[in-house]
Amino acid sequence: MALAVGMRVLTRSLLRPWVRGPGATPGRTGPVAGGGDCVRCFGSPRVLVEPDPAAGFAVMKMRNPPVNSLSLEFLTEMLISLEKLESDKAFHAIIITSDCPGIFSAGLDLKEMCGRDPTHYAEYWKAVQELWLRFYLSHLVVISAINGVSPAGGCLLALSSDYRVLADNPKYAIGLNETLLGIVAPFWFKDTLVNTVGHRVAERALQLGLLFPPAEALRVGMVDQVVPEDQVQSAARSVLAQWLAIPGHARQLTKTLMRKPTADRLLKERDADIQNFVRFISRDAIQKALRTYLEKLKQKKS
Ligand SMILES: CCCCC/C=C\C/C=C\CC/C=C/CC(=O)SCCNC(=O)CCNC(=O)[C@H](O)C(C)(C)COP(=O)(O)OP(=O)(O)OC[C@H]1O[C@@H](n2cnc3c(N)ncnc32)[C@H](O)[C@@H]1OP(=O)(O)O
Repeated sequence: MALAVGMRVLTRSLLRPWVRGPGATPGRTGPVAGGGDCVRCFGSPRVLVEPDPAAGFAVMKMRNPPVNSLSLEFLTEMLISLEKLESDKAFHAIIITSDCPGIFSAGLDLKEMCGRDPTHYAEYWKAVQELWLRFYLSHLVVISAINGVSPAGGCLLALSSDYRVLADNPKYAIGLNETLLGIVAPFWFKDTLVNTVGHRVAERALQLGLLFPPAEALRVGMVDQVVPEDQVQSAARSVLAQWLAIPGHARQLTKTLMRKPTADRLLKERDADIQNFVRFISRDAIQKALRTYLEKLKQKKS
């Protein structure tokens, strides 16, 4: 309910034409990060959408610095942008990438899961579920251009797309590292990973909280392509052409056929899953583990 209200407010206030570039003003064309001009970018403070309706796709850039952690507001803005693109017949695909150098996404925002009350945890988890369901089942082709590190929820986001291109940089590790934080990846994170890399690789990766560097990620099938860092966006665009050449209805029905059973598992137990999360995350021991982890991240700097 709160999420629905929040989304209505954000839709009204945030989804106006958005033009980027030094000195750019709304309604004008401006330069964009990848070069060229942004004809009609739109979006919200944390999500920049660069549409190319003539080519049938849009680039969705995450920009929630410093690390694109998936806060409630950020999740909500991503959902709204995705819904907007899905409801526009001009778009058949999106490329999701990051605007934060070296970071695709640091995953779920630990501050949303630490020191808050059960109502907040429930609202947050519902938004996490919603984002996954929307991306996982989107009728659009979703390509991840992974231009940075992507642990846990960042990895889940990438795994929810149809194809993953990862920049070849040893720092850009990807994986579900929840156990390293003393927490447990829920069953639908696990199912998404199993569907991608198979049971044995997933079991080992999940128990050990493995974060795979690019070559390893490619070897186990966690990503589909590893390319030099400066070619991530162009590689994602090239592969998109192949996906868009397939008759849309046939591809979409096939995607549904492959993914619906996994999504249905969560859809059938959504409320129970929220209650499980709230119970689990509220435990003193889990709260302590998360505080310690956040503290370690801070200490790493000093
Ligand atoms: C049997 C019962 C089962 C029941 C199960 C039921 C439910 C399941 C329960 C729980 C599941 C919950 C699932 C969670 C999935 C997640 O996504 S958890 C998040 C995991 N993410 C990480 O481990 C990444 C942590 N971050 C990093 O490793 C690094 O920050 C980085 C991404 C590699 C970047 O490094 P860099 O050096 O560039 O930056 P800093 O480390 O200095 O960070 C800058 C700044 O950002 C803060 N920060 C980093 N990550 C997060 C985050 N995920 N959330 C919030 N804040 C983050 C960091 O603390 C720094 O802050 P500052 O010191 O205030 O500047």
